[in-house]
This record gives sequence, structure tokens and C-alpha cells, in this order.
Amino acid sequence: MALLSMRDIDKSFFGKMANEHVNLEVGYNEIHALLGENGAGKTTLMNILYGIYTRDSGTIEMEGKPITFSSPKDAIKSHIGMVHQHFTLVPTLTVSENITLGLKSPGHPFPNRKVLDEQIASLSCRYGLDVDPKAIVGQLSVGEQQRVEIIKLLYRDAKLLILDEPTAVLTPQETESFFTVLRRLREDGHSVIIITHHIPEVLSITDSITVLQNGRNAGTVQTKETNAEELSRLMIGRKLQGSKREMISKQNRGNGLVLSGVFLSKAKLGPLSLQVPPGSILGIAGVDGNGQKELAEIIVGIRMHQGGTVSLCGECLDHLSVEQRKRKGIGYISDDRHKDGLILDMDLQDNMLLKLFGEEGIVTHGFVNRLLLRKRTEQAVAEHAIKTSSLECPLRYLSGGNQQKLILAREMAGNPSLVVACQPTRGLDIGSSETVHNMLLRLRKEGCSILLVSSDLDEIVLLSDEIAVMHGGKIMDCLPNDRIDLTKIGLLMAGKGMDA
Ligand SMILES: Nc1ncnc2c1ncn2[C@@H]1O[C@H](COP(=O)(O)OP(=O)(O)OP(=O)(O)O)[C@@H](O)[C@H]1O
Repeated sequence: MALLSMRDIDKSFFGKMANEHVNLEVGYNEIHALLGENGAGKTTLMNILYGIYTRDSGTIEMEGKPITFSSPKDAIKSHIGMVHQHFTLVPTLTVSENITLGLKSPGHPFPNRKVLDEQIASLSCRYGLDVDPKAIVGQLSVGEQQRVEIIKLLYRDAKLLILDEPTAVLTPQETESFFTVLRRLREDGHSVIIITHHIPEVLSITDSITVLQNGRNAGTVQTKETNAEELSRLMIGRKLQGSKREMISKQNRGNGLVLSGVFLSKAKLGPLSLQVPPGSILGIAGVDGNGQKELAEIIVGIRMHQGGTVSLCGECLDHLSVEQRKRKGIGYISDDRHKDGLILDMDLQDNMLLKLFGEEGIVTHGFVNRLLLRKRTEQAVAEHAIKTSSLECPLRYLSGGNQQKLILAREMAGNPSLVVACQPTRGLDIGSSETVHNMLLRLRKEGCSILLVSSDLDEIVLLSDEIAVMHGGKIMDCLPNDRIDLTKIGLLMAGKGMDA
């Protein structure tokens, strides 16, 4: 008998099927991947299991007993827990306060703070989830916050843990220790469902895999009996072409983006000097949190630098607002789409307007040309294969990958002269990542300067003409792509090897 069995699950939104006759079985002590392209229906299926959505039809059984949850509270009572893509912690509270939030109900004795901290420390130690119970959550790294979310579920006695794209926010090092935690959970009698579209990860950590395609089952396989090719075929139903960076002749197209001696106080960043000529990609490699975000925000005008200058095509940008810089043709793909990429309660068209307002004909005498805006949004949806029920759908209801695609479509539209792309393929499936890579290469060919910040070294090496490595707010070294030494880059990322 399986631990969990979901059969013939149907779910539609506004008449559009998100899940159609979907089946899923998860065994005891099993790490199971739910794999599929962006918008394949993975999160919807798990939201049904967790009591967030009500299914239209189908049955769910846990240990052979039929279950129906009307809220996550019911799911937790049945020992099912879920960590969402975007965490639900309160940043101003401590780790232990977050873990016990909402637990003061009869039947669940509330321990005093000392006992509580001990219980949390013991859970942390048992599963290798290293966090300080007294730490303020807002001051923790994303990886640490994820550990808090997992401890929160374990504290509530979850036996089946659902993790929605858990590694999308982790650095490669954090991912390794996260896998160790998953193995310990399995050894200790837990089962885990990981929602993902990252095939190498699926192959290295899971026991079995269910693949969804367009809301339907595309296959269920045992991990040791499959390979990357089969999974990619099941997932996207076509063979990938790959991306190739062609050599571009060095025409004299001006300076592109130039930063000279830019810095922020308290040794947070710089002084930095760099140049991204038109028709080239400068990749910034580094572990998240080493000044990459500050650098990107200075260039697009969100953050003011305290010294040095930023110029684009020979024009100083220092005193220009974000809006003025957008009008100069700067596109910005932020690494945090919910915080500064989108307005979730607005629909696709109004989110497109956030950048397109500067384009000719879109806003005249203060009035928005809705017809033209609609046309441009339709084009973006078609070109990027964005899955949505309508153009009027609030962004909140698009899948994570489709939200990301809308940002990319918007920021790369209208012949930009500079694109600052931070983690542009985070949360995207392999097919969509390839599309984004090809789009960046196309913009490069058209003469755009591109600053690419990514924690995915393969992506940096694939796309960049030059690679700068950042550590501690400084550029450790800048290497042309034809002289790449990955070991050296790794050392520089860790802050070593200046004299290597
Ligand atoms: N509350 C909702 N209202 C309207 N449509 C929705 C809602 N939730 C999901 N959908 C739609 O259902 C489809 C499946 O979305 P889902 O989030 O389940 O995909 P996913 O496989 O998790 O994708 P991703 O990998 O991009 O997160 C998408 O077309 C999405 O727009």
C-alpha cells in the first residue's frame, strides 16, 4: 500500500484545465519528484493535496484512507506539510516564534520558551538543519529561512513533506547540504515530494518520478531506471536544440555600459570599474550576496552609489531616475520577481505597461492606448509561450515560470541598449531556459550590452564574452571566456586565489 495515492484528479480555472485525470502515488520512505515544464500543473496538484484548492473530481487516499481537506490546517492534522516557493515566515519574529505561530490551540500544549528552543535545537541537530532558534528570521539567508520552514513542518509532526522548487533559491553549496537533509528525513521514515523541473537534481536525489505535461500524466518512472534524455522527452516532448554563442566582429559601436570607481560606504561594494561594450555579455559569477544585487540596483537606478560614475553610450546616468533610465533603453530582470519585478494583483497588460509606458504611442497626453498595449501583450504571450487563462488574469495566478517569462518579455522588448539580467532563468524549465539564452544571444547580436548575474556557472560560461568574479563586494578578476579556468573561478568565488 502506498503512503499517498491521488487518482483521476481534475482541476480547472476559468474553464481551463490545470490538472486532467492526474494520478500520483508516493511510497513510504521515498523521495518523489513531481517534474514538469512551467505551467504543467505541478503546484496546482500539490495545492489540492494540501487543502489550498478544492479538486473538481478525483480521489485522494493517505495510508489507504480517503481524505479531503478544506484547508492546510486539515492537511497538517493528517501529517502533510508544504513549503511554498515563496516562504510564509514573519521576518520580524524569531525562528522559534515563527515555528510556533498559530499553534496556541487547545490540544497542543504550548511549551515555555526555554523548552521550545531546546526542542527546535534538537530537531535542527537530528536532521542537520542548522539554525539558531533565537535568530530574527529577516536577518537569515534564504537557505536558512528554508530550514526554518522545514523545521516548522517537522515540529508539527509532518510525515509527508511537499517542497515546491526548494533548490531554486539555493546556492550550489546550500543545495548539497539540503540534499543531505532530505536523505536524513528519508532514513527517519519521512516521505518527500519535490516539485521541480531540474533534471540533474531529480536524478541525484529522488527514488521515483512522476512527470506532468500540460496538466496530464506523461509518465511515472523509477529514478535508477531512467536518464536525463528520457525525462526531458517526457517533460517537454521535443528535443532541445541548445544555445551557441557566435563570434561577433568587434565593430566600433561606442562604449556601452561603463562603471568607473563606483562604491557604496561601509565597504559594502567597490570601488568597481567595469565595461560592457555593445554586442557583448559580461557575466558576473559569484555566490549570492556578494554585492551582485547592489551592483545591478546601482546601474538601474534603484540604489544611489556614493562615488564614481555610471555611464551608458557615453552619457552619465548618475542623476537619472529609474524611469528616466528605462526611457534610455535599460531593461532590468530582478532576481526577486515578487518584490521588484511584478505587481501581482495587476493583470498581464498592466504589468507590461510598467516598462512599455516609455515606448512611442503607448501613452499619449496621459492616456494609455489600451488597444496597442493589448496587442503588445498578446505578442509577448505568443512569443514566449506564456500560459495564462486570459490577458486580464492577475499575475498572482500565473505559475512561477510564466511570471518570470512575462518579466523577460517586457524587459527585453523594444531594442534595449542595456539589459541587466539577474538570475534570468531561475524557476524556468529547460525548454524555457534555452529560449531565454537564445533571446540574450539575439540581443547581443543586435548590439545590446548585457550584464548577466547568475549563480549558475554553466549559464555564465555558455553566454558570456567575459566573466567577472565577485566576492565581498569586489571584482576579484575578469577573464575572457576563451581563457576560462573553472577551478580558478571557484577559488575566486570563495574569496581565494587573488595571487593564483
Ligand atoms: N488560482 C489560479 N487561477 C487561475 N489560474 C491558475 C491558478 N493557479 C494555477 N493556475 C493556472 O494553472 C496552470 C498550472 O499552473 P501551476 O502553477 O500548477 O504550474 P506549475 O507546473 O507549478 O508551473 P511552474 O513550474 O512554472 O511553477 C497555469 O496555466 C496557471 O496559470
